[in-house]
Amino acid sequence: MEAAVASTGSRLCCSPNPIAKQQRRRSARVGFVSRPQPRGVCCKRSPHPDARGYAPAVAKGGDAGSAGVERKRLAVFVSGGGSNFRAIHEAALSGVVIGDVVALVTDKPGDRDAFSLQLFGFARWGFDVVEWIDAGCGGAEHARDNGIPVVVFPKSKSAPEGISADELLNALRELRVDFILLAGYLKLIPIELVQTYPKSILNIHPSLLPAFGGKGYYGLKVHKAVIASGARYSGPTVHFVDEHYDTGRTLAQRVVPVLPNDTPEQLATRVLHEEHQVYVEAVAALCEDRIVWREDGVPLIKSQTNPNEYT
Ligand SMILES: Nc1nc2c(c(=O)[nH]1)N[C@@H](CN(C=O)c1ccc(C(=O)N[C@@H](CCC(=O)O)C(=O)O)cc1)CN2
Ligand SMILES: NCC(=O)N[C@@H]1O[C@H](COP(=O)([O-])[O-])[C@@H](O)[C@H]1O
Repeated sequence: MEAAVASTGSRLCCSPNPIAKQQRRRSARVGFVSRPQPRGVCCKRSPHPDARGYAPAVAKGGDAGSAGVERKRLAVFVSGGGSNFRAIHEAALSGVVIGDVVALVTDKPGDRDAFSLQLFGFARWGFDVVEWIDAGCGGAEHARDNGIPVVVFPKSKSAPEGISADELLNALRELRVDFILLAGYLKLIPIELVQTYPKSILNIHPSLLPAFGGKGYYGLKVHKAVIASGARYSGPTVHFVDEHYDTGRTLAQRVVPVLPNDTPEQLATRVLHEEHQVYVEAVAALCEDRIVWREDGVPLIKSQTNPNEYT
């Protein structure tokens, strides 16, 4: 669908690419054993009695959001504390985001030393669920506490239970994931995933890209570089993901001041506060199909209230 935006005269088209989605749906019939849990997926027995194997309780608004928009299925990728993941999950549960988080993907399922494997009488009762009680990455912990499947990707020495890129693609197809949201995930997303989910993978980065982005720029390293540069402003960037670190199209940004005596931790806290808001706004727009692509390839967010207003 295309529409002209009077102010710029550019032509716009909507995303995501429906053809790719159709392809994904066709391939969704590709078999994927969901019982017993696929390798690399570990679920805590959900505290929610009505929670199914992988679909957490649907937020209010039932199967379709109040606006009649089909609820989108989201996979969030995390490596650390997971505060952006929690902000997105809470927005989905409250109805701000017309979507459901159906998987948490992490390269850091937990510090294996902190793991205490709890076998609840499996030999006697034949249960096949293993409960991991761990002090793992904050995102994985929140996911387990909320009955969201945790998928470990990629496989590594510290996460031998991890799965391959192909297995991850199968898991995402089986879970009928529409969008992938990177939220403090520190590994390069492989090109197979980028190509399977065109215009459907977002990332949040804690600087005003293209400044202070790319390999080596993550976490406090970003804020240290910003302060050392003498920049007077910083802020988060939400962007679409391509095959390289932080070079995808910018979708949204927020600006915060860099104060003369800022420590990296103080700047990180100021930026993170804005991240939680701008990422939720961007994900809400993505789930409501309010992302439009300008003729020059720049994605814009159509206002929820004024269809002629874009940011
Ligand atoms: N294909 C893509 N994958 C990822 C992107 C992306 O834009 N395209 N964004 C990153 C997130 N990110 C910045 O926003 C980022 C994360 C990590 C690194 C980095 O240098 N990582 C180190 C490894 C760190 C670790 O394992 O602890 C490295 O690769 O050497 C840079 C930017 C997520 N993936
Ligand atoms: N380059 C990637 C990067 O540095 N991402 C950053 O990691 C933090 C994760 O926090 P969270 O786990 O609390 O959401 C966030 O500040 C995010 O922008």
